[in-house]
Order: sequence, then structure tokens, then C-alpha cells
Amino acid sequence: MKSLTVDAGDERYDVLVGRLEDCRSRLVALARGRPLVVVSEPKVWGLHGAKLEALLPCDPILVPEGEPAKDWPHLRDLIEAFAERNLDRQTTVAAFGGGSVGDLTGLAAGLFKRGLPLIHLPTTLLAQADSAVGGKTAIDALGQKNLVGMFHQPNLVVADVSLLDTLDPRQLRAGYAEVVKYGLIRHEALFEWLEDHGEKLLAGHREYREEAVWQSVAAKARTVEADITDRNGARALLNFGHTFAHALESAAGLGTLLHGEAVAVGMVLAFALSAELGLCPHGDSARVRDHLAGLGLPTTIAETGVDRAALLPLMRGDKKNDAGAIRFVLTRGIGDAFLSEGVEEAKVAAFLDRAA
Ligand SMILES: O=C(O)C(=O)C[C@@H](O)[C@H](O)[C@H](O)COP(=O)(O)O
Ligand SMILES: [Zn+2]
Repeated sequence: MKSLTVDAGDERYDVLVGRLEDCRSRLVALARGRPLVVVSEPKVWGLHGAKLEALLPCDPILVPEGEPAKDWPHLRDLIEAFAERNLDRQTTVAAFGGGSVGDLTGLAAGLFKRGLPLIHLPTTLLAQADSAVGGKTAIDALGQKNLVGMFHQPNLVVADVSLLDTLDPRQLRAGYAEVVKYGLIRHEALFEWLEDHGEKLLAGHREYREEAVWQSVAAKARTVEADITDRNGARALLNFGHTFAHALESAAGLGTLLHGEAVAVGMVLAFALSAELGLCPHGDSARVRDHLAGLGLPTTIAETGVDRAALLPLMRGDKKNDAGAIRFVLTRGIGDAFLSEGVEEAKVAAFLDRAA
């Protein structure tokens, strides 16, 4: 079992990468002698619920699978389910699922009675490597990705890569894109390691999966500690590729493209834009595209089926923007991303016109 502690200001929590069953005592302690309220989705609960119930009594609440769960009606339903159970502020809620279950559950737990203790038990590569750590929560609204949310830090995160054995290959590849992100923003050595081992990781080798999750979680922990609530620009690096990605997801219709698929295209576009602006070598841009495409991820706007004209208006709503300027995370090369001051819209429009 590998473990690290995230120091989130007044709050600290452990992230454990290992077997769920080895964390039994931690889960039992957080449940405080009551059944653990577990928010999950039907497929995950059907496949893995018994594993959790073998460790401690659980009270499952099921929400729909994937992005459709992240909306106002499901947030209201979940909060009502908490109210029906008369949860108090000492009752721990566990999110047992992928990024969508984590985002929705985190938000409901943060809002209900101004905050319930929260455990993330991520079951997808994307959630284990990225979204379960850092305290971001969200639902989509008005057709825009993650428009409504808050920070609500978990009390514990447990990433058990054996849960990935049943994951659909498309979901696995999508999560892989966020792992690649960690290599691209600051850790060139991680990207090189993925170039060597990414295929084995996707094929199911557990030790490579565990190493990738561990490296990503460690990188994420250090970044979020430097900018707990996304204010000083340090954390914005984790949004590498996401300005394009969120626009692509919204334009495609939320839930059509998987988040990680959109991030793969978004990161390739961020490299291409950086190269076009003379900031980064074209060779790095091609290397990133080749790696992602070689492992079956989409890398072009054309593959997403999205009308490129829809993207710029959506990017105007990005959370990183300042005084109307679109602030991309750009790059000087593999492992060297930075938050730009803002790229002129005319340049972005011309880039999008030409981009593949
Ligand atoms: O935790 C963060 O900070 C991230 O930006 C991680 C992203 O991979 C994740 O998709 C996040 O939810 C995007 O957040 P948003 O603030 O752009 O909605
Ligand atoms: Zn993301």
C-alpha cells in the first residue's frame, strides 16, 4: 500500500493506492459504527458492491452512470436521499464510481448541512489518477461543463487498481489521457515512461497501472497543495488541454465524448497552438499526438464530429478567463506547461479554422 497526505490548508487527508480490503480499518473508523452511505451507479455497484459490503455494512444510493448524473435534478435527488436518511454532519458519505459519481457526490456532500465527511473510492482510471484528489466537485448546467461546483475536500481517498480490471477499454483510454497530462505539464520522465509502458498499462498489467496512478496522484497532490482553491495559477496547469476539451464536450452534447477523450484532443490542440505561436518545438507537438493516437485516443477536432465554429463562443465561458481574455494553459515543450496571459481571439479563431 502506497500512501501520501494532501495538505489542504485546514484540512489534511490521505490518498492510499492499494487494495480496498487493506483499508478496512480506515473505512470502519470513518463510518463511526453506522452503515457507510455509498453513492454509486448501478454497473459499479453490481460489479463491486459486494467487495465493499464484505468490509463493512453499506447503505447504497444509486445514481445514473456517467455525465448525465451531473445535473440539477440528480443533485436535488441525492440531497433528498441524504435528507430521507436524516444524515447528520458526522455521517460519512462515500463516492464509489468514476469521475461523475465523485463530482456529484462531492457537491451534494459539500452542500448538505454545509458539509458531510467524504470518502472517494474511485473505480475508473480517470478518477483514480485525477479527479478524486483535490476537492473539486461539480455538476453541468446550461449545457456547460462543470459550471456549478465548490471545493469540498475528502477525508480519505482509496484507489484500488484491481477495480480497473472490469473497466470498458474506451473508459480506460480516456482516463489514460489524464495520466499523460501529468507527464506533459511537469514530468517529462513520466511521459517517457508512458511512451515505453503505456500499451502494457492499457492491456491490463497491474503494476504499470498502479505506478501510473501513484505518479499522477503524487503530482496532483503537490499541485493542489500549492493552490487549494484554484486562485493563484498553480492549479490551472491541471487544466492543460481543458479549455478546448470542455468546449468540445459541450459542443458534442455533454456525455457524448468522454472527458478524457476531449482532453486528449485538447492537449494536442494546446501543443499545436503553442507550436504555432512559436513557444514550443513542432517536434514535441507531433510526439504527443503520435503517442495518444497510437494508443487509440482521438487527437483531432474532425474525429469528435464537432462543428469547430461552435468552440470559440464556448471557450469564452472558461473559468480561467480574465477580463474577457481566453487564458489557455500553453507549453514550451513536454513537461513545461504554463498559464498564458491570454491569447488574442483572432489568433485562436484562425488556429481553429486550420486545426485538424
Ligand atoms: O483538479 C483540478 O484542478 C483539475 O483541473 C483537474 C481536471 O482534470 C478536472 O477535469 C477538473 O474537474 C476540471 O475542472 P474545471 O475547474 O475546469 O471545471
Ligand atoms: Zn480533466
